[in-house]
Amino acid sequence: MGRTPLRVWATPTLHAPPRAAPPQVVQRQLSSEERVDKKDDSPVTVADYGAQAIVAWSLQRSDPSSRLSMVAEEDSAELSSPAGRPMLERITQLINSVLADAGEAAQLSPEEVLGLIDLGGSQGGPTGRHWVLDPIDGTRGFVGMRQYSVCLGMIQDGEVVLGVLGCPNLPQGSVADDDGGDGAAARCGQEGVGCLFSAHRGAGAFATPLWDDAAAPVRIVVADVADPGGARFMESVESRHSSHSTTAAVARELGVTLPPLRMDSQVKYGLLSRGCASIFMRFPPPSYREKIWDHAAGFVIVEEAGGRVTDAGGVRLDFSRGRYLQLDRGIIAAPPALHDQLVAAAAKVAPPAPAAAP
Ligand SMILES: Nc1ncnc2c1ncn2[C@@H]1O[C@H](COP(=O)(O)O)[C@@H](O)[C@H]1OP(=O)(O)O
Ligand SMILES: [Mg+2]
Repeated sequence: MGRTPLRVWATPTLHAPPRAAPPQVVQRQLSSEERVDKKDDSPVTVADYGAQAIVAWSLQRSDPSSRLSMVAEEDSAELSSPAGRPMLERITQLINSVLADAGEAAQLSPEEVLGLIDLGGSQGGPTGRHWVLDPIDGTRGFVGMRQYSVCLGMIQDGEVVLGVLGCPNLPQGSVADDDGGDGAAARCGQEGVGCLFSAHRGAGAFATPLWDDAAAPVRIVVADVADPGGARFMESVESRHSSHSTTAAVARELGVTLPPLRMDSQVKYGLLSRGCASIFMRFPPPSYREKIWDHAAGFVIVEEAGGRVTDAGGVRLDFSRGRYLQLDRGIIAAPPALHDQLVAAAAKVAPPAPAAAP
């Protein structure tokens, strides 16, 4: 993938002196002025805004002749008011230090940063090309010194055709039970931590160490597990994001005996694609609407690794309907041999709500 700004943003201090502002530095030193709580009570930080602006800058530069359509999580509303000015200036400073560290001559003004963030306001849709970005997926994990990922997908005529997941805190080898917890942050920047997953539709899924430009991508495939007794399932750390009691009931019904692996963000899709676990389940509160940037990159990577990603009713996710997914209950991802069994178990313990009377 070369030395893209996305990779530069994720470069850890251990391998490159901290002239730039990689996310580990931002994550470790995050002050209360560098995060705010959005209207939906979820946190957003200087890293979310900074990563969105720098990816937009990079995409725009890669194809200046075409109009960029980007469906991304953040907008500039919080930063545009006088109260948001100090945070905007801090974000601009971080971006400019990343650009300088990457050898780029460009330096951005705060107003240019606002414009770049707002490039993410596209509605997507069934035709044309749309980039889909979650600049920091799992912001609660980021703030809590756990896992998070930078997630970029590309939709072409309603189909996700490209996906990249940058996972700066994820070990490249096996992942133990405590890797989603506080232990992950203690290891970030260490040898063997930091993964980049990628997939191009029809060309397979690959993993590579995040900050080793010379490393060849390695093809990854989902685990060849058909027996639920040997399957490990993954879910959110945050029970407010996905019901732990529902996933436990589905796992019991299926005959899964291993305890869950709890991880923040789309790193779960990366781990599934790499065969580190065999099942991903997500059952958000019924009122929650899933956004396409929270799943697009992981979706194509899992499919290209040989897995299936559907809603709880077994219907393949559809990214052609704008900024939101329309789902039956939740999301289930697994190798084909387990997937049908999972959908059947979910139908038993978490059946769809009866249709409202006319
Ligand atoms: N109330 C909620 N219910 C379900 N998911 C949520 C809720 N609030 C935020 N999320 C999203 O859950 C995702 C993280 O999932 P996980 O807990 O598995 O890591 C994030 O994309 C996060 O959005 P955001 O990107 O705004 O932080
Ligand atoms: Mg997200």
